[in-house]
Formats: sequence, structure tokens, C-alpha cells
Amino acid sequence: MSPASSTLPTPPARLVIASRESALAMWQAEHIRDRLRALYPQTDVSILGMTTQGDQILDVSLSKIGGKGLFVKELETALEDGRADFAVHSLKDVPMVLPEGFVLAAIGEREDPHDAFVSNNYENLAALPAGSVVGTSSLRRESQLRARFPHLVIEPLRGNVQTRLRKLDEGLYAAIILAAAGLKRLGLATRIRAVISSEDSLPAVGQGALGIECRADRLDVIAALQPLHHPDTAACVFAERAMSRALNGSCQVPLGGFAEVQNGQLRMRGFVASPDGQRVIRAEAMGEIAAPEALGGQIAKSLLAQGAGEILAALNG
Ligand SMILES: NCc1[nH]cc(CCC(=O)O)c1CC(=O)O
Repeated sequence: MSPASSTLPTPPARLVIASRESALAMWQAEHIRDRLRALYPQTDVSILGMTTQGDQILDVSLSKIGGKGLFVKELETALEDGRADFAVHSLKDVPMVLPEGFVLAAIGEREDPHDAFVSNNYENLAALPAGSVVGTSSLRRESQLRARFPHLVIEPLRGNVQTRLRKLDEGLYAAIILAAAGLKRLGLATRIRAVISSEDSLPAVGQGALGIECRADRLDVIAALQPLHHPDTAACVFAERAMSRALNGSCQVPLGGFAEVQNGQLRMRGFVASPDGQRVIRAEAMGEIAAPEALGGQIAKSLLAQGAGEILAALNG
């Protein structure tokens, strides 16, 4: 037996992955399935595709219908009643506090965390003439665009990645903003005209990372998933999630948080904005990779000390 295989846990004979049925969700579930099949050739790994409330309600801005739990609840129900062993999520869609009895068993390696500029006619944001219509339903993207490019018109845009690209191609928008990660994973990187810098659009908490969730009592599943855990990604996203949690973040709130590993340390930036982009409060700090939640808490504290609480209270009120 090779040294590597002798350290692997004995996996369950069968593993069922709960996933949404969008093309991106299925790509992510298949990616995890294929890695597990390679690690554990004796294990039967399959995918249970499911439709969530967030997939059904497409005509209303997510920020108006109570947020991100909508994409994960049905999957958690499948874990609860044993139809599936774990769920693969875009971590960005996973609420900051999991329901009692569930854990993030592993964090998969981050794809490109940046936002992407997608257009059929323009090279980048700076090239858009005044009055151009840009599609996004993210308050985070909208507030940052309004602050940096006040001459642009922001219009709502929902649906999965393919639906959003179709709406662009139908001519409803001069450009749209999407996560680079989703486009790259779907083999649609050629649609990216420009990757938007984190200065122009600080990414969402968890953007580009995979969150693998299971029941806290499934120690067999947690052990089997450990080879998929990516510690640097986990440090970054735990810092980001700690910031958002401390601010009571949801998608009703224009905020961004982004940590990266630089020279063996964590560098983190965060912001909270008013939806019109008139007020943007920013914070930045370095911290230890071993203590990501302290760094996230420190960023939140700095944002609050600069008045983020007023913006958040106005939004929640
Ligand atoms: N909110 C929807 C969603 N959730 C995850 C991704 C993209 C992939 C990722 O960020 O991991 C997207 C689409 C988008 O923002 O363009």
C-alpha cells in the first residue's frame, strides 16, 4: 500500500451528493463526484439533482425575497432525511449561520474570485458610454458600480448563468456582471471581456469557493471529504464569513469581503455601502492564516467604527 492511500479513511460504500440542477451546480457536484471516485474507487458516488425555491422564483430580486437560504434549504432537507449524504454549494449562496446539526465539512479550492465584465460591444466598464444599461441584481455589484461609474444605468438581471447570458445576447443590456468563477467552470471563459479588479468590485463573501455541507453527526462523511478540503481557501472564506456574520450580512445588504493569502499571511478587505453608492465605507487589514475569524471580526469592527452600523440599520429598518 502506498503511503498516501494508507492515510485515507475507509469511506462509506455509497455516497449521494445533493445538488441544485443548474448547469453550474451540476458542474460543481460532478467535479466533487469525480474527485471522490478517483480517491475511493470502491465507493458508489452519485448525484441527486433538486430544484430549490431560489431556482423557482426568478422574477423577483433575491434581495426582496429573503435571501440566500433559498438555494440550500431543500438540499438540507435531503441530508436531514438521509436521501443524500452531503451537499455541494457555491459557498457564496450558503447562509453565514448554518441550521443546528449541519456543518461545512470541507471547503473546495477557490476558482477566480473576481467579478467579470461581459459584453458583446464593449471592452470594459470604462468603455461604456453614459446611460449604458448594465445588468446585475447584486446590491454589492450595484453599489460599487454606482460609486465608480455614476453615469451608468443599473437594471436588475436574474436567472442562472445561461439565462443571464441569453438576456445580454437579446440586447436588453450593454453589459452584464457575473462571477468569473461560474463562467470559467462552465467553459464560458471566452465570454469574459474583462476581469474586474477587486478595487473596482470587491468580490462577495465566499465567491468562487465550494462549500460542502453535511450533517454534523456524519463523521464518516466528514472524514471521507477531508482530502477535498483546501486549507488556504478555507482560511480566506472563514475570514470573509466572520466579517459578514459580525455585520449580520445577507444579500439585502450591499457589502463585500475578500481575503487572500499573501506572503504567508492573510490580507483582507471589506466594504459596506449605501445602495446608491453615495456612501462607501472600507477597511483593510493583515492577519494570521491560523486565525481567520479574528481578522474578519477586526474588519467588521473597523467598518462599524466608521459608521457602517447606520447604513445597515437604514437597510434593515
Ligand atoms: N448568486 C448566484 C451565484 N452563486 C454563485 C455564483 C457564481 C460562482 C461562485 O461565485 O462561486 C453565482 C452567479 C454569479 O454571481 O454570477
